[in-house]
Amino acid sequence: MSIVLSASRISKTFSNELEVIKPTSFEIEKGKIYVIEGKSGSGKSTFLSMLAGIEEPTLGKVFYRDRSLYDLNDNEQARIRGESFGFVFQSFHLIPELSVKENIELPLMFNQKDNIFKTQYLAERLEIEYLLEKKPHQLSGGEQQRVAIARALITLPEIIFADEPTGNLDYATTRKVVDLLCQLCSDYRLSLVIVTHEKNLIENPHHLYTMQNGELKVERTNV
Ligand SMILES: Nc1ncnc2c1ncn2[C@@H]1O[C@H](COP(=O)(O)OP(=O)(O)OP(=O)(O)O)[C@@H](O)[C@H]1O
Repeated sequence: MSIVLSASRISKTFSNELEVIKPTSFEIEKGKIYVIEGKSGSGKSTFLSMLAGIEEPTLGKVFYRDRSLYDLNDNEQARIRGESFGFVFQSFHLIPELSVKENIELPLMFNQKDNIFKTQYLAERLEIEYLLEKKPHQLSGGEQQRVAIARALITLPEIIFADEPTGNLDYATTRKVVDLLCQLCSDYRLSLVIVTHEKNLIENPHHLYTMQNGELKVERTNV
């Protein structure tokens, strides 16, 4: 079993002193898909952000390949986030002034790895090759999210973190985006962690959890 990232009893308390995430341990294995379902405000985004090197836990540690993520200096943390993690958000976060191609290739500016995807290949896999010269505002929501997925994958990261990636999409588009994302992760043995309020977003993830009031519960394991 190859563990890429592990969290050891991480918890989060904001300044209002409410413990938003109770102490939780978690492991991400290479090539596996993790879904965390939960209602709005249950703590999903906070938990994902702690795993992804964005939000430091109040207590506990996150290890990326045996390196304690938040004990590294800012440059080292940024390098891991830039090269080994990919991010997909509900609201796409594309830069309006840049073309689709430039948006997809943006993470390469901060990347020193050689082993990366070719833009053209990802664009074909995600069925957006005819959009490369367009600007984000000329695209539908589903197209924009497929661009955001290409951008998340371009550095060939080890883990994709997705926060409500289909929250703005209709049912048919959601299915298409999720299926493409899962297929790419499976083909390249990337790990995928998705948080969502949608039940059954992915039919058969390897691990399904629910988040309730900051407590993570195992719902189903299928490995
Ligand atoms: N920076 C912050 N300061 C104080 N409280 C916060 C902060 N960020 C989040 N919270 C609180 O933590 C709780 C969990 O928020 P979080 O965004 O993680 O939930 P969520 O399950 O992702 O919700 P949603 O699905 O609506 O995004 C909420 O009660 C929220 O108000």
